[in-house]
Amino acid sequence: MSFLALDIGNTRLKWGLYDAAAPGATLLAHGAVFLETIDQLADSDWADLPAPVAMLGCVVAGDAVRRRVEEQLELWDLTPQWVVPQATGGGIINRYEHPSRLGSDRWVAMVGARARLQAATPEGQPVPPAVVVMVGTAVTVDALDPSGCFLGGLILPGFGLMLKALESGTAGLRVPTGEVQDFPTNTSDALMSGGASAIAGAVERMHRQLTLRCGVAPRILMSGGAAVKLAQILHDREIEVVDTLVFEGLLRLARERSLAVPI
Ligand SMILES: Nc1ncnc2c1ncn2[C@@H]1O[C@H](COP(=O)(O)OP(=O)(O)O)[C@@H](O)[C@H]1O
Ligand SMILES: CC(C)(COP(=O)(O)O)[C@@H](O)C(=O)NCCC(=O)O
Ligand SMILES: [K+]
Repeated sequence: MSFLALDIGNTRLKWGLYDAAAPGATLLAHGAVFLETIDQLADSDWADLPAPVAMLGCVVAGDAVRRRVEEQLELWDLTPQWVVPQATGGGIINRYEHPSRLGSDRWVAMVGARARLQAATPEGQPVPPAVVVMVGTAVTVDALDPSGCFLGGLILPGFGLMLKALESGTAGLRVPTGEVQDFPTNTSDALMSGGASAIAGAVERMHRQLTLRCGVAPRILMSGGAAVKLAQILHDREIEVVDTLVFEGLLRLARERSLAVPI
């Protein structure tokens, strides 16, 4: 009797099968597939899974992709449910001008971050502010204050998109993938380090802004396929890389919706 959490980004679909639809549930199985192969999920990765009785997902890859995934979900007897960001919910107050236009993955990651920080804060102590960073196809850098209010956030291109833009707009930047270096001495390393510095700069700047706003230094929680590339250059600040941040948000929201799963 299990619960399926789905996070569909613009590059990959991430799935996690849990033994219950509530925070603290045990991850039984998980995987990630590129969007090109989602039509095979029911015949491949999902074919031999114990059948989930409920699912909740976030999708930012468009309606066509969502429908293709719903076809794969017909493998099981469940109703697909998808998160739409609200003005309040999941322990978050959403200050976006149009709350539902916030990317559902950003919203869910913040719900997960807030749940994690609340769980780690002793009774009666203030929950710390947080910068929530998602490093996927795009990069998002979102600010949560100590009351759980999402103040706003940044969107910038991810590594792949930055490199693609530079490659397509120049004659001399078509080079193999490089490494992040402090003082790059070849084109490949210069490109990779430039991208990493752009993202790290956005994180550091948001960290500074939020410290000024709240008067206390925020925690930095980071997730997404390319988070590891960044963690290495942000080492002087305390970064927590949490691979399951979106799944944790989905578990919290699933409990709120009472997607009851017998254990
Ligand atoms: N197997 C891989 N090989 C190379 N890069 C990867 C791989 N998996 C993830 N990445 C990096 O992570 C990004 C995708 O991360 P992900 O969090 O799945 O993004 P999204 O949520 O936008 O689909 C890619 O753009 C790439 O930079
Ligand atoms: C910013 C995003 C493109 C990130 O997508 P991802 O990198 O996870 O594929 C996505 O969250 C999105 O489409 N957001 C909607 C616009 C907004 O959040 O303002
Ligand atoms: K994502």
